[in-house]
Amino acid sequence: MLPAHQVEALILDQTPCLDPQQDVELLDLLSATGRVLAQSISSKLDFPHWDNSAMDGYAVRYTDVQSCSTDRPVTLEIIEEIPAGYCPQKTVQPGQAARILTGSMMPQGADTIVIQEDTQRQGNRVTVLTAPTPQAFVRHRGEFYRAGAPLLAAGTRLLAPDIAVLAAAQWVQVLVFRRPKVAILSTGSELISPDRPLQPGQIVDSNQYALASLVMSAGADPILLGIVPDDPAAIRQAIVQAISQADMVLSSGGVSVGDYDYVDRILADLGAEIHVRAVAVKPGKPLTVATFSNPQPPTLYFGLPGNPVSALVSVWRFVQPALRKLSGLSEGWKPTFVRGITRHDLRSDGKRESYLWGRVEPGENTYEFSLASGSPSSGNLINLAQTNALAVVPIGQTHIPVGAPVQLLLI
Ligand SMILES: Nc1nc2c(c(=O)[nH]1)N[C@H]1C(S)=C(S)[C@@H](COP(=O)(O)OP(=O)(O)OC[C@H]3O[C@@H](n4cnc5c(N)ncnc54)[C@H](O)[C@@H]3O)O[C@H]1N2
Ligand code: MOO
Ligand SMILES: [Mg+2]
Repeated sequence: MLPAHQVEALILDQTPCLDPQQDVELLDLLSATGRVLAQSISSKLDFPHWDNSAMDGYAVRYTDVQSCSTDRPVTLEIIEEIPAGYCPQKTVQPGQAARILTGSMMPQGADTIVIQEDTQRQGNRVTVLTAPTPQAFVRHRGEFYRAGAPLLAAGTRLLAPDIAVLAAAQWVQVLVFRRPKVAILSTGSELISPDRPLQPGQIVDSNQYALASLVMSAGADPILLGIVPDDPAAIRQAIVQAISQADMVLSSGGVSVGDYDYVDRILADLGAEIHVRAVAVKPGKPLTVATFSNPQPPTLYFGLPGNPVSALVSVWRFVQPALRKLSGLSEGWKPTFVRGITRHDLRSDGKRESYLWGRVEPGENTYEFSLASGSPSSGNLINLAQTNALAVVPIGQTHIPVGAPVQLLLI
């Protein structure tokens, strides 16, 4: 049994990245939301594109108003009104000002904005009552970004702010990585799909749904290969089909030591290199990680434990980082651990790193973790609902008392 951190490193080491030349597609900007950029982006535009006003007020020459005050106000002639979208036609001369609105272009001659709260207006004249600082409230051309500089790097996931940046830079289509394809199969002769009547001894195949849902939330495309009975020939056929279609394969069940746990043997028969068979974590001890090096790049195979909670914990801890790397992200692959405190006693046998599921909420000073109520069994999917974090009890530790610090895996 390997420790979790070693398995995490080994998996990331074995995970290929989608090819930035071949595994790409050109998408309209909105369709690119959530996708990973496959090209680096820059703009021919400066940001701001021209000097403009950050406030509603008057564009003035600083030297005209630098020593004014309520006792010594300065009155200027308003020569033009500059609303947004209008290109100023006149130059502000000494003794003059232009009425200007937020975001509008600065007129020639002016270098400073006086906000309207510091003025009094009478017809086409404005009296300035408070001296501004030099260049106050002027947003200068190129202050935010200079044309030609890098704007967004390849390997970035495009979220709303990035889409806004691309739109502003007039990129209406962008090259993104295609979604990774992840084949999912459930092994187990006891399994039926949720729409079938349940007979004694049968179990609903919830893993297929859980895994597909996680794969989709990670921005990948699940390929649902359904239920495969505990029959070596059927499992072999399903695995062959899976590796021919997908970048990554997730199977659940059949990876422990039982008489019908065939997955490892079949992987070995098919020529896969098996890197991991078990991890010192609870739940999720039986975990098979293998690679098929033909075709190239290698297809990563995860044989997840069948127990529903174990399968999900394995995905959160080990599969999601690999999916992030595979998808073309240039960084941020690793799971997110934060420190918090626990609102409940956390217990473990100390033999494996334990992941206890529950909910984390922001407290006054730190994250606060509460255990899910109900039986904490790896076969109990029911109290996993609404889980958003796993509390970690390290190997060798059997108890983390209420109020004590704890490491939390955010999921
Ligand atoms: N003698 C030992 N027995 C077991 C060990 C061990 O070390 N020695 N490890 C246990 C641990 S830990 C786990 S976890 C499980 C993992 O078993 P498998 O991966 O072989 O999974 P199965 O035996 O096929 O099924 C286990 C359990 O999960 C249910 N299951 C399976 N697939 C699904 C699915 N798609 N949806 C919902 N539920 C599923 C299945 O019905 C079983 O109840 O092994 C322990 N045993
Ligand atoms: O490791 Mo198993 O996943 O404890 O139930
Ligand atoms: Mg088994």
